[in-house]
Amino acid sequence: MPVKCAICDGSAILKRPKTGDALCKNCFYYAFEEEVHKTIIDARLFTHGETVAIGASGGKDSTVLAYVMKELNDRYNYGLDLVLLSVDEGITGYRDDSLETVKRNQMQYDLPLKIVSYEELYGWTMDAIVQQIGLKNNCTFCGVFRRQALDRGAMMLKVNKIVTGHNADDIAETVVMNVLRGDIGRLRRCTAITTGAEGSLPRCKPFKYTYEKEIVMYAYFKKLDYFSTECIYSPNAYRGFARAYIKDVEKIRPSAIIDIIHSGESLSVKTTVKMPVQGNCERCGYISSNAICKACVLLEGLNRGLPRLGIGKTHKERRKIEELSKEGNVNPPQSGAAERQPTSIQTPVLAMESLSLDRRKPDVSKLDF
Ligand SMILES: Nc1ncnc2c1ncn2[C@@H]1O[C@H](COP(=O)(O)OP(=O)(O)OP(=O)(O)O)[C@@H](O)[C@H]1O
Repeated sequence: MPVKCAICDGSAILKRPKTGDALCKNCFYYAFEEEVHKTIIDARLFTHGETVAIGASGGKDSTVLAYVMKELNDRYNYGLDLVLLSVDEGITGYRDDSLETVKRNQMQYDLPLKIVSYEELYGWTMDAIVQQIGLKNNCTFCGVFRRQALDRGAMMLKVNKIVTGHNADDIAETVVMNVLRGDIGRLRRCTAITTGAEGSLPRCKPFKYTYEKEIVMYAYFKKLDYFSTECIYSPNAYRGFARAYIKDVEKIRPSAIIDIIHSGESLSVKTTVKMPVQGNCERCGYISSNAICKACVLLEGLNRGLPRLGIGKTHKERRKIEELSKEGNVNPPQSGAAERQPTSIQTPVLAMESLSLDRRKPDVSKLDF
């Protein structure tokens, strides 16, 4: 006997991973979109008249985000000017192809698109960086540079906010990773729906409570045009373990993802725990909890032929680069430095993104519908 939709009594065609409800396609779309709308409203993410950059990688999360943001903006008259912002990391055979998807999305959704590249901002592509550092630590470079590149692109566009497609699975993984690392500073911040609000450019995650499986379902049934190949340089094993662990727990406790997020949100940190103090990088002016930001440390290493300079123990690497700076033994600013912001301009740095590098290709065939 055909299963009935729990909302409209029509024929159900899927079982929602988040609630277990059997739904028809249209009721699923409605439930999915309304939950994102509720998240946006409850957290007061936007103000009428703002310009919002959607971090668009061409992948499923940001493609669905762009589609849903446009839909909700029209339906509920948010009054936002939406723009797609892509970072070209310079990964041949991966990002060049996914950017083609973003360019098609630009036409399909009729949104402006801005692309910034590592090459123009830093003088290095990820292909060139991987040649120097190898596969093992390349995600560190990519994550740090991408976070800053998104900020820099957003500043060029003069937007008020950035939204990214980080979903509930990403956030739960980050909570687990931070618990396992004992990284209390990041643990405290990683469940925030908006980060960087204290600076000039807040970042928001409208999919904070949205399950990745449901994003894949939504993209699949809506036949959205997205790019689903895994990054060729993404051996982020640590996140992979957290992900596998959560998937295992989910088998016996389906609410595990939301439970982990709620646990992270409810933690209170002892006042005696030393938290990083946000300031600005002495070199480039971007927000940093150290005298010299991680992006500058990594870039300095690359430009000196010491690519491992920024990898490993933070205090050692910074001491080394501070010594080099004191000696006046510092490289000139890199390409793109001219448009870097003065120290008075604050740019948010989001801890979570640097940990959010390893996305596995979703496999629609394994979904429960
Ligand atoms: N190259 C990029 N350009 C612009 N935004 C990006 C880029 N890479 C990642 N982002 C933003 O950061 C979010 C999380 O990125 P992550 O690398 O974890 O990819 P993901 O979970 O596979 O997301 P997606 O499916 O959108 O690629 C993306 O949803 C997107 O909003």
